[in-house]
Amino acid sequence: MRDEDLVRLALEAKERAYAPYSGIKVGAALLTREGKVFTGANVENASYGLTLCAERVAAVKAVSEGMKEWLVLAVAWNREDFCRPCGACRQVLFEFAPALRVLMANARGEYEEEVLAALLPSAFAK
Ligand SMILES: O=c1ccn([C@H]2C[C@H](O)[C@@H](CO)O2)c(=O)[nH]1
Ligand SMILES: [Zn+2]
Repeated sequence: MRDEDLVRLALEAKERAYAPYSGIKVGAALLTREGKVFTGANVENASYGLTLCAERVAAVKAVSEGMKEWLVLAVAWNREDFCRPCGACRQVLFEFAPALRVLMANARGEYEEEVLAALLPSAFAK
């Protein structure tokens, strides 16, 4: 799958966000070594702290389907600047894929790329 296609899937996934509180719709698309893509969207809650990030939704979908080797993650949102995973998502992603390529996109599908290990320097790791 081309990087641009993965970004497109993240942009589509953000439309399935449940974000009535912040209005920030985030989508993620995670490409596994098997060539399968798991998407995710943020799911908010009236108890704000229970909100689930799009990236972690995609990550736990993949793990729970038995796919823990990941190549590329695209993350996108409904804003003009590039969407960058929060610290909690970086840590959860790092558990399985420190070398993950992360494509961080804006609402227009433009993106910048960084390797996860560079986004989480000196990570806590087992
Ligand atoms: O890495 C992140 C950070 C935030 N959000 C979502 C959660 C919340 O619904 C909204 C505002 O924080 O953005 C994500 O989906 N991923
Ligand atoms: Zn997050």
